[in-house]
Amino acid sequence: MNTLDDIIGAVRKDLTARRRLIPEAELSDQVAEVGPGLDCAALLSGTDGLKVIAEVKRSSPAKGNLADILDPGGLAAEYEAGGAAAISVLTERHRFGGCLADLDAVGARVRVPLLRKDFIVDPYQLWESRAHGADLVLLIVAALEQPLLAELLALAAEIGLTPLVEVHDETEVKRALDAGAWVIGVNARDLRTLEMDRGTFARLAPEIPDGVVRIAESGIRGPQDAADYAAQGADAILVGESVVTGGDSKRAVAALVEAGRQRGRALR
Ligand SMILES: O=P(O)(O)OC[C@@H](O)[C@@H](O)c1c[nH]c2ccccc12
Repeated sequence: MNTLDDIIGAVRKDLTARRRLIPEAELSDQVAEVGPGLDCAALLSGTDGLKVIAEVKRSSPAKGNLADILDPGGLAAEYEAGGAAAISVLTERHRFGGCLADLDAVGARVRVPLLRKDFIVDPYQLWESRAHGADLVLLIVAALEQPLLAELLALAAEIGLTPLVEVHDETEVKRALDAGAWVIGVNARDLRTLEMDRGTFARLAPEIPDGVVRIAESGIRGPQDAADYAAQGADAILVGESVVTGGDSKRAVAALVEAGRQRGRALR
């Protein structure tokens, strides 16, 4: 069994337990009360400079423990002060050390859009995401059969969530587009093998039509990588490890934003 299957098995178990505590109907009532989230595609477009999505990430299967993060809301506020266009919150528990309470804590502190980063395999998780204040949700193509991908994408849009559809190869790009994706994340890390290939974005970007928001994900070490992705046509980058481990998270985010801005200027 590969890492992705392994993670999803655990996610499904947790999901069964949560569904028993809070039925889906209750969540959909809450969603009706909170209303739709922010419309994120325009906010993440890179036409006025590369956007940075900074992630609250405690650990990962690839790297183990990264940071303790006792105050996720405080960390997110630093990201926002550094110029992050959105905050990603990993809510998966077993491998990433996150939880939905982190999403609540972050939502209480920032105004920028929130991405719920998890392994979404069931409509229940979409209702839950919006009820906890998410504006965006991650849909991982490798984790979903095509009909379910299309169903989740449509439901997300219906309840006011922007789906960020994650791909890792050409076939997955095609599947994302067929399902109707308008925001696509290219993950440099293969979630099955955990191997990193920083050439993935440059290879897949030409397959993603103009008008679709292109996000480069994973393995961004600092300003040079940000500038490179901006030059390759990324609208936004999604960064975890290098902004949680450096000590000064606000500064780390600001340096990425600045690098993306300069590269954008050089191209014009
Ligand atoms: O910590 P990094 O290498 O900067 O990566 C962040 C983010 O891209 C990564 O956390 C990620 C991308 N896709 C995912 C899917 C599930 C869990 C995590 C991820």
